[in-house]
Amino acid sequence: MMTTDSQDYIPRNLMDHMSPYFAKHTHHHHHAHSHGHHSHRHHPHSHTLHNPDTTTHKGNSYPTPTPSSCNSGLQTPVPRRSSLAHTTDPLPSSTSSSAKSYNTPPATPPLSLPQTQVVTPEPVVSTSATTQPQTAIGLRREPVAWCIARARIPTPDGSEYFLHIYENSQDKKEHLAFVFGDAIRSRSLDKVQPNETEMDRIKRGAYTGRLQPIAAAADHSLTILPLFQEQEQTSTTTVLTAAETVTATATTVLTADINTTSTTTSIVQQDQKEDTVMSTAAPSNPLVRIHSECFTGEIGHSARCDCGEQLDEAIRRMKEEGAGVVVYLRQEGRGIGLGEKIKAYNLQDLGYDTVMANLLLNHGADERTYEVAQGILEDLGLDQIRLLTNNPDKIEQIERDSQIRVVERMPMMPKSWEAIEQGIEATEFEVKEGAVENKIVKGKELDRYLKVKVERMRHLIPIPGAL
Ligand SMILES: Nc1nc2c(ncn2[C@@H]2O[C@H](COP(=O)(O)OP(=O)(O)OP(=O)(O)O)[C@@H](O)[C@H]2O)c(=O)[nH]1
Repeated sequence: MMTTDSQDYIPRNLMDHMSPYFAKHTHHHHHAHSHGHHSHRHHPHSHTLHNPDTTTHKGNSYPTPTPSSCNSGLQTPVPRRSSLAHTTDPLPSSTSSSAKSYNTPPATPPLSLPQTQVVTPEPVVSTSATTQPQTAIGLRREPVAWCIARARIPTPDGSEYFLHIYENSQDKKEHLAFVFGDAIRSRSLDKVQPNETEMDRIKRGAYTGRLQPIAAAADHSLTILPLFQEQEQTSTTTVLTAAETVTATATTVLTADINTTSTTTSIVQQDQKEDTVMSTAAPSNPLVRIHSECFTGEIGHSARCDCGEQLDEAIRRMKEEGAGVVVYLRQEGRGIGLGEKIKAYNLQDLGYDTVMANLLLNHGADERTYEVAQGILEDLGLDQIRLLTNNPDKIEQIERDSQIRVVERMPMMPKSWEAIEQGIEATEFEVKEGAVENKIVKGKELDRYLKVKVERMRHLIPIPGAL
């Protein structure tokens, strides 16, 4: 333990307030879980503080934010802790088949089934030549993440993507996938659930092509709905044609062994240009961004970080390529949550860097995990990806215990740093679509944040010479 001799940096009255706060959190509840189910895999050093300049925060002996204390941990591994510790419920045993709420893969019961009849699909085993069975190298046997719904999202430039909503076996959050291009399909979504009607599938988004308005909807007529709720338990595998659809669906129950992509085209109208055969082969080496939620950077116009800019840029590039996936993980604040990140910002205003602020709040520097992201990528049939990231830790974690391989890392250079490198003012930098109020995020606080990520979190971008 090292105490600093320059505590006067912080006003005395502030310290009086802060010390008990830090002391109170010395035995933060997350500690209790940190050696739990998953932490041994990802965070062997959870409690080890390697940086000699950092110290614990009992009483008044916490470090003073001097430039040296912020920078001396260059290339020093920083502690991380699993965000799974946030989960209050114990994880289900992998062999458990008890149908319990969010832990049960696709729990989207068909409309007229009794509530107790929850669907528990088997793990998806791909027949695609590009994907080996998951059991081949001792991987998980149960899906970690499954898509419960998907819908088309048109964007202002006329392009569109399909937003996929995922449930998972690890937490209760709705993680997302923005899927660009028609060729990337969710296996769990496409899988036919027992006794579901075509309307059930349409509501889930388990169709190909684009939906078209139907007459009953235009009339504001509700008559269509009872038709879909009424079901007959037949076992015929009726192939619907467009003309028959509306009347036929009332008594049609899709069975689990039909080829979904060829049968559910009734109300669904394929794009004219794709009239013939719809390719379902995933593009090779698609562009992928695994992005963690950042309310302040994405919604709040914050210039403390480049998160919003990174999300916009990832989306822009996928539109450009016509294919790709943004996996959007609800791991706000590198897994510590928005409330804690906001507290960290106050500490950062005192001079602590983004790593130190987390540690002072008794969190790991980065508490995120990527098993859900792995599950989503597996569900989308993507195992060879080009990953948009500067973060080597993300690459290591996404490949760990998985068939997923990052065949290429696509760097994400902050635009304000690109401007600096080009010797131009940030205001002159060519702003591509998506930038908040047509401005790129810039400023001293951003520079400092990005430098810390390079110096203490191993991020792989060059710091401009001018900084
Ligand atoms: N605790 C904390 N979290 C922050 C801060 N600034 C941004 N974040 C969070 O950091 C995360 C950024 O995640 P990503 O966009 O996936 O980026 P990354 O891991 O830095 O790596 P890249 O792939 O290179 O962008 C989000 O969850 C943000 O909410 C901060 O100062 N403190």
